[in-house]
Amino acid sequence: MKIKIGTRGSKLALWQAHHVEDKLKAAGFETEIVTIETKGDKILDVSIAKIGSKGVFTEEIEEQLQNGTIDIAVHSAKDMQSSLPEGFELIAFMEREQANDVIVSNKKINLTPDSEVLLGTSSTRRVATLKAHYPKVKTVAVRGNLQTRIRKMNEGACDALLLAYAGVHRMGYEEMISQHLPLDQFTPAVGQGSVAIEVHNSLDDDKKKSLKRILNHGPTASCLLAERSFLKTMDGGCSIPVFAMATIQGDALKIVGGIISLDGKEEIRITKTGPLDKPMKLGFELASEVLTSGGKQILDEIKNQL
Ligand SMILES: NCc1[nH]cc(CCC(=O)O)c1CC(=O)O
Repeated sequence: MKIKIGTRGSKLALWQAHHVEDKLKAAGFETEIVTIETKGDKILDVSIAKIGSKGVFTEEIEEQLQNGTIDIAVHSAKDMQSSLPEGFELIAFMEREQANDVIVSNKKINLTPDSEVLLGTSSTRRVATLKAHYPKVKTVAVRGNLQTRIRKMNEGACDALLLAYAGVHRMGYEEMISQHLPLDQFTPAVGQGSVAIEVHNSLDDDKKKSLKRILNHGPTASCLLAERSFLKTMDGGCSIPVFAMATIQGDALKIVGGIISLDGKEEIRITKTGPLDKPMKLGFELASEVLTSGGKQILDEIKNQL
């Protein structure tokens, strides 16, 4: 049986697609990788928050899932909206890498509360978190794939980049990491570090089952279901600085999540634990508690500002 794997064309996306391909080949499948360019890849001079439309990195890929020219799509789980369009689903979440953020630089940069460096990032979550903990740091939006961002940094656009460890690791740039940021300060975006497999519901059920068996990592999936349920209930969209990370503790699921105001001055952060077999309930309860503990006001303020 042949599986056609759709992916964006960036090096990180292709690494992820090849990672999927390796697993499928090892299980005896034939594979083909189909590269698809999305709106988000084409528009590089505008921040994602300003492009505004949902699915800037997924629309063109979902068209091909729907008409069957590809069987599955491979995405960074973090890039996936909490509600997919009708007919699409994520059938597998692959084993998560370390989920933390890192500082990447060609200088030796180690953030302290007095650091006055210029950091490249386009993430509202990272900017707000920097304002909270490193108030003298300045930020500049640096967009594009990892290679482009590193090139811009080397050309002097910034002193360092603030990135997800997972992508840096996958691209083999670990020697450029000058600092690992702690998870309890820079709690990652929902899904950070995991790769998600998307299908359209027209895909053959037997194919779906085998793909899930080969590609899904149960513990990661439990965590991601909790985080994504949290995100969905927060109803924020990708440019809102919400964060959540679930981990498995024995036979329980623990999730830390919340929201931070754009100026970094107010943060709601709550930890909850629940049974492993009810991840979505836990994510929903966390979001409800965050919203009623002041998160709703922060969220409404941000929506007015953006
Ligand atoms: N925002 C883009 C994006 N989507 C996924 C990753 C990294 C890989 C991952 O988290 O799985 C990145 C880059 C980054 O945030 O540094």
